[in-house]
Amino acid sequence: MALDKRIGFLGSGQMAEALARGLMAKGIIGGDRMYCSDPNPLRRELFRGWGSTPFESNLDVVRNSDVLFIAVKPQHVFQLLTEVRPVLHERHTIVSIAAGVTVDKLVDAAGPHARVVRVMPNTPCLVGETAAAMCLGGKADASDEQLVRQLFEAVGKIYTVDEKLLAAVTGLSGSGPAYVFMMVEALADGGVKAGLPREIAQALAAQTVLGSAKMVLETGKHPGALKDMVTSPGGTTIAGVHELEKAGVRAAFMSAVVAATNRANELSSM
Ligand SMILES: NC(=O)C1=CN([C@@H]2O[C@H](COP(=O)(O)OP(=O)(O)OC[C@H]3O[C@@H](n4cnc5c(N)ncnc54)[C@H](OP(=O)(O)O)[C@@H]3O)[C@@H](O)[C@H]2O)C=CC1
Ligand SMILES: O=C(O)[C@@H]1CCC=N1
Repeated sequence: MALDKRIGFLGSGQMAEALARGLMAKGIIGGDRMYCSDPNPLRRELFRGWGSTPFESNLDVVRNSDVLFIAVKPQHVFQLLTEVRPVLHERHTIVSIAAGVTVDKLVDAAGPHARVVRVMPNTPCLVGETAAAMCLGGKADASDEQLVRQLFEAVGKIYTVDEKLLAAVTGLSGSGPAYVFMMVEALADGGVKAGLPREIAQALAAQTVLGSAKMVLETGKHPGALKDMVTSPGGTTIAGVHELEKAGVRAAFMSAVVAATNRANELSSM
């Protein structure tokens, strides 16, 4: 169902594009109800191409919007919110997706009356399959939570968590698409090494990740049990699994999530 709100993107980079495209594809918002700003004219023109109105000034985006996505790099958030603070209004729901920027810092910059929701999404919102988590701050209430839930459920799944868990969410699902893309690329390379044409190898690798993820979600079974279903005694799979175990793949994935979580915590303390 289309949303009865105007959406503004402050910062129109990769994540703003993924969100905007995802929301438009689901019919939640038309380009004509979207506004954006970005110092890069190419980014503004991209948004204009969808019928939305780009502004050079962040203030104009705020004046024209009800929901404000703060989609600049973490180090630019404080300055941006301080700049737009004079034109913030109680109608605004401020949705910051910046990694590591705490609710306290957002409220400090936007003012004590600001309705702030901190969200950690990921790029698959582009295809309606984001994995996101949020927490509320400032004067945000259940209606803001409901609004943000409506937006993100249109493009995937969102959970409300304690703010202290958002760093781990960032390390797992915020950054996670990069790990999975690396895995798809590596699986495809393996297929090519084993003789498959690149196009078929990549399609098989991606479909295998998609199907396996769906099995985890739809059966509710433990991933270990699903792995065992694939692994015939003395068969092919256990030969491959043994190589992954020798290479320390599980530990590598765990370390990746923990390293990214630590980096998110570092960003919070900067
Ligand atoms: N990419 C991802 O997968 C995810 C990103 N995030 C978060 O989303 C935010 C954006 O990330 P991402 O889209 O990857 O980054 P990008 O660098 O692609 O986008 C940020 C955009 O904001 C522009 N910008 C810089 N300063 C301002 C300003 N004062 N006013 C308006 N626009 C400005 C930048 O322009 P310029 O480049 O010229 O500086 C750039 O185009 C980050 O805070 C990140 O932590 C969260 C989850 C996932
Ligand atoms: O790499 C980053 O910092 C951002 C946050 C999560 C995904 N991308």
